[in-house]
Amino acid sequence: MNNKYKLFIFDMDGVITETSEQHYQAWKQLANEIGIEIDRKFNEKLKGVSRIESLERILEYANKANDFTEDEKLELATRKNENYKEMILKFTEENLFEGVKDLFDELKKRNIKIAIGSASKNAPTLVRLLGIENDIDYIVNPAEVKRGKPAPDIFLKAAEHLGVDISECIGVEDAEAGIEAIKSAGMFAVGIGDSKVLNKADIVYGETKDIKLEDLM
Ligand SMILES: O=P(O)(O)OC[C@H]1O[C@@H](O)[C@H](O)[C@@H](O)[C@@H]1O
Ligand SMILES: [Mg+2]
Repeated sequence: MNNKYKLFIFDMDGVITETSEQHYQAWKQLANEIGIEIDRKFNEKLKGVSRIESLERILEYANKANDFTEDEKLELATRKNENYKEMILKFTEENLFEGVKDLFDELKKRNIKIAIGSASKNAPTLVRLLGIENDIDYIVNPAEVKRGKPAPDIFLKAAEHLGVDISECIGVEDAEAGIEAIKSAGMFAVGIGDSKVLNKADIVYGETKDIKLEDLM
């Protein structure tokens, strides 16, 4: 079979596993510690966004952007991450979304490469805990790219590293910022979630397990 696509770049949080609750709880606790209240609606604005940018958004939301030095902000972001790590260290293969392993197997059968294009610096740890290390050809290190999502850098880095042409790449994302990143990279964008929210995606499925390769090839 002649495949149109040679590389799938998957976002991690919300696409292959559910960590948004843990991110939310960790931010909520940190925010509480500095007298800020956040809710789930606001949390939507943090999805796909880097750790330090998430903190900036929380501080801006509470009109406290100028209350902390850069060093203090780093300390707050680190504190949130320690909290978050404690929660995800309990993750096992059971936390992998339904259908992901089958999808990976199908992609491998078709000789299509698999990359993780996550904004998370915890991606290598999660990939190991989820037991999919051997399925992944490359994990983008977000610290090695200039700009986070919605800039295209993370997706472009995966294509460049694996030597695949942009026109042969598919990105899979659950966040608005992520879909924007895939589209600005010039790639085909698969959205996971609500089609009204992810209206810039080329195709949207409710859940990762709903992806049908026949639709895409
Ligand atoms: O703090 P981490 O694990 O490096 O993650 C950075 C970002 O990674 C994204 O995948 C999450 O959707 C964001 O919520 C998170 O802030
Ligand atoms: Mg995500």
